Amino acid sequence: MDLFNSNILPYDGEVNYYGYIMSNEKAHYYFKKLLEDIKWKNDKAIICGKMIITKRKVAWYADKPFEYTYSKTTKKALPWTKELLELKEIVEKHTGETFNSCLLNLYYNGEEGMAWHSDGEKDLKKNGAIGSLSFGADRKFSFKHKNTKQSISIILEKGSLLVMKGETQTHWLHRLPPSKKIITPRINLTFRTILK
Ligand SMILES: O=C(O)CCC(=O)C(=O)O
Ligand SMILES: [Fe+2]
Repeated sequence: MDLFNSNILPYDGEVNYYGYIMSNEKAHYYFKKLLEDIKWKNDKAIICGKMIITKRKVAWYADKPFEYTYSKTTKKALPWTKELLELKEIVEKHTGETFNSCLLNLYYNGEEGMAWHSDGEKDLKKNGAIGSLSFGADRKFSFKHKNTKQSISIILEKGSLLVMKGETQTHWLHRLPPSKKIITPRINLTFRTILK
């Protein structure tokens, strides 16, 4: 477990940014492997009562073929790949937490992002840690407190790990803002614990 990381949130939750936890070469290797091997699909979401197909691609892997409801659509998990299991182990070692599932996002360029939300779905373990690994383009990531509206942003670098835990999802929203300057893809993996 790492001793040197501190909470980037001022109150009401805990978010630790570890920075890069693997070499550039390793991060590049995993980026290519994930791009090729993961069964990427366009995401369906229900937003303001309308079914939309996102440009962003997603995939969902887990210990068992869990069903998981996200943005009001239900998906069934695929079995772990070799690389995902390696990455899960790396994240578990760094955080001292365990995870049984992973949601993956592929953003083709900076026009694609993710709107304000919190990861508080009922299938998720309450206050469970979420370990977020990033590959490819460096992107800004922001938090906004639900009541005070205070916001905090950081850059998620390739090969980096961010962990959200405690009451973070209850009190804070997060998003991946779009950016016209980003013209290369990014892959993000969020390791989670699903109850079932
Ligand atoms: O791409 C990211 O860094 C964030 C993804 C995210 O917030 C999510 O999948 O819930
Ligand atoms: Fe999220």
